[in-house]
Amino acid sequence: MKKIALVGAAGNVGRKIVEIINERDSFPDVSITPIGSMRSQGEKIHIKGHDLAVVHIDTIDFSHYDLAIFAAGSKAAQDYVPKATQAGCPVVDCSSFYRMDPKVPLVVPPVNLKDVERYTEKKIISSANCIASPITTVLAPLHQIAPIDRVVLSTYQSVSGAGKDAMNELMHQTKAFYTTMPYQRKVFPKDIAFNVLPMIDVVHPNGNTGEETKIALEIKKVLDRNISIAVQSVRVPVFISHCVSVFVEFSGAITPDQAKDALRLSPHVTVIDDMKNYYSALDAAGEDQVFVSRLRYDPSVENGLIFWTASDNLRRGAALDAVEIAEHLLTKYL
Ligand SMILES: NC(=O)C1=CN([C@@H]2O[C@H](COP(=O)(O)OP(=O)(O)OC[C@H]3O[C@@H](n4cnc5c(N)ncnc54)[C@H](OP(=O)(O)O)[C@@H]3O)[C@@H](O)[C@H]2O)C=CC1
Ligand SMILES: N[C@@H](CC(=O)OP(=O)(O)O)C(=O)O
Repeated sequence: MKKIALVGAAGNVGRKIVEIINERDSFPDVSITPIGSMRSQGEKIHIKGHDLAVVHIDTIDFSHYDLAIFAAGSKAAQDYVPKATQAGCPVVDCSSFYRMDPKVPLVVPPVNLKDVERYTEKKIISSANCIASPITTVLAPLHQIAPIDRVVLSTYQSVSGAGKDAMNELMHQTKAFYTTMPYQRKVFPKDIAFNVLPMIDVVHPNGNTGEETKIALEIKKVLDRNISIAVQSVRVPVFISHCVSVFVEFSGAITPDQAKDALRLSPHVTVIDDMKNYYSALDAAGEDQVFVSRLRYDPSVENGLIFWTASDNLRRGAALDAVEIAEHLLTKYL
């Protein structure tokens, strides 16, 4: 029986990984160890019919595992992924820490699952950011029928993207607003309840944030380095699902109907035809698809389209990507 170490099992993405494994009955002959820090040590996680206690990472000998999935953030990835790989255990990492390393494949399963085969170089595979993954998923079929020159993205990112503490902050701040209970901000620099924050992550000297920079670089790495990309990332008071306004300029003519037909061929995308209807953040929550609506011509450029996407950020671009990569790696290579 193969063994998987799941690091960050009690976090937002870790719990979603477990939910998806239970739903899909992934890894039938595999045992899974939930792993965390001191904070979640001993917490029970229900995996494949058993309540398993979270084990402290410092007690783990990775040489006893066939695969590790890390959903624990960049710091834990920096500190512990090398311990796993040096012990011979390949890693699927959900953090941004290794994504731009040329020796690490950055995999968005609907687009470049075959790149998993390159895991041998460093024994690490990175999964992509929760905007980069769904946007690459919808751009890839379009890029095949009409090469893309430029993309402009305005994101509407839910608080679950910032982890479970951020979800608690939105919930408690919302309650405090109505009850006049005092509430101390911990995660976001300004109130997130009833507000919209046009900055996610640290700001670089060029004015772009870390989040905006990651999104652009990751889409280029997976899809095509020649595409020009501009991003504005915004945090909104929504618990789950990230939405994006997408403006795409193509090198040649493409009609909205051609674009919709190309997207319909993807099993990972759902497109709506009715121009009076749309998909909201809540419509996408709990779903595996990337939902596309309001697809139309951009009247301001020669070959442009505008559309709206909604996707569950804890699934596509996080837990679902990690599970699909792990399934592929285990069945084909381990
Ligand atoms: N949320 C999203 O939309 C997306 C998230 N990701 C990535 O997924 C990862 C997890 O994010 P998310 O689940 O939202 O974050 P959370 O804060 O909700 O969870 C993080 C988890 O990691 C564990 N952890 C942190 N540090 C350590 C450590 N040193 N050793 C062991 N366990 C540790 C925590 O355990 P404990 O509770 O014990 O502290 C916690 O269970 C991040 O790398 C993030 O970048 C990627 C794409 C999208
Ligand atoms: N930063 C994203 C979520 C995330 O964790 O992204 P990354 O894996 O690229 O750090 C958000 O806040 O919505």
